[in-house]
Amino acid sequence: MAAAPRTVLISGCSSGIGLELAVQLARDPRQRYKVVATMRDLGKKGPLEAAAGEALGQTLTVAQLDVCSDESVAQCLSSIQGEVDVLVNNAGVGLVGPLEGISTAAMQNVFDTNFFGTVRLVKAVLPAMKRRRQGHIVVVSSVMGLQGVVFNDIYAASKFALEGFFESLAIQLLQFNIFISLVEPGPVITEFEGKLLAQVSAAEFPGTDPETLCYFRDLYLPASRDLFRSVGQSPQDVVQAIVKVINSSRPPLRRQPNVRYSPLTMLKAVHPSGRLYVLSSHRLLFRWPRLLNLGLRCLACGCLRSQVSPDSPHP
Ligand SMILES: NC(=O)C1=CN([C@@H]2O[C@H](COP(=O)(O)OP(=O)(O)OC[C@H]3O[C@@H](n4cnc5c(N)ncnc54)[C@H](OP(=O)(O)O)[C@@H]3O)[C@@H](O)[C@H]2O)C=CC1
Ligand SMILES: CC1=C(/C=C/C(C)=C/C=C/C(C)=C/C=O)C(C)(C)CCC1
Repeated sequence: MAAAPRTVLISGCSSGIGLELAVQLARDPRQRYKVVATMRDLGKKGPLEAAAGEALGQTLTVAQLDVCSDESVAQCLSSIQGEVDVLVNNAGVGLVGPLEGISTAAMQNVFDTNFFGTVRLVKAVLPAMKRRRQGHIVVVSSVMGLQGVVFNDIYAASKFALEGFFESLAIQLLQFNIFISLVEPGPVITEFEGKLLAQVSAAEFPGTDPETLCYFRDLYLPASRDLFRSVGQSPQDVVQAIVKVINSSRPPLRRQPNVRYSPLTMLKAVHPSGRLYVLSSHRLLFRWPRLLNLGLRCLACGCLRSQVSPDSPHP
């Protein structure tokens, strides 16, 4: 007899990875999932519903959920029939630019969404998962949860915070048969990059000195654009990795879906002092832009691909 479908709650399904994941799970030919696809603004549900097609109302329901609001989280969870088996914390926002020109309110918004939004949702589902001694919490983290990237100080800090939080929680939760999986994508071609560029073009970064502004606009932004073009993944690629994690009998604590990006994360992994990664990032961006360009082309063609697979199982 086929197992009962698992209820999967996903945050941030109005676009990108969340939308793609909700649709793929809901359209599973074996109907293994009941998807609760959530978003903070239901006015944006059109693309999700169109992509879901016949799954809408069958294996997929759409619900309002703002991860920054206790009331919204409580209301959403109370509207769900049955229990959440798998929680996917996907909702997130980016922030890029010179630190001196970014307001504290903008920084707090990133932490409220990426970190406290996730913590809020986890706190709300945890009691039922513990009672049932069953559950899986998946988190869309980032390569920036593993290593800092110039001019992404606050965003990277929010993802590092998630990594520390969930690595700590994973130990306790094993005792309750609840698994944690941090999925760490590199650049993904979604609305994420466009939203960042829109933020940047509207921002003046007051209080930032001209030299720093020039590094940001003339060195970082073109390098970042080239990186998205050379090793950017489709949301479908990331979703494939998430689905694999969800279906694993021993879910991994960490999974990096982008092997073409892994030479960059290896720079930190092979030299725990951090010196190799910081120095080479600095040299590539500030001193050897031509080498950076060549390196990105090599990453794109796969000739620098690391043979090390970060896809190892839980302890
Ligand atoms: N794209 C990339 O290069 C990478 C992205 N990531 C991570 O992937 C995740 C998904 O991003 P991606 O699909 O790329 O980008 P999108 O911008 O397409 O999707 C982000 C989603 O998060 C939602 N969201 C933002 N704030 C809230 C909130 N307060 N409550 C509920 N939902 C919210 C957005 O909703 P709304 O439409 O209302 O704003 C949107 O649905 C994020 O956590 C991001 O950090 C990780 C690595 C790389
Ligand atoms: C590492 C690195 C760079 C940029 C990396 C970027 C821009 C990564 C973006 C990752 C994203 C978008 C993650 C989202 O969560 C530079 C500046 C090219 C210099 C060389 C080293």
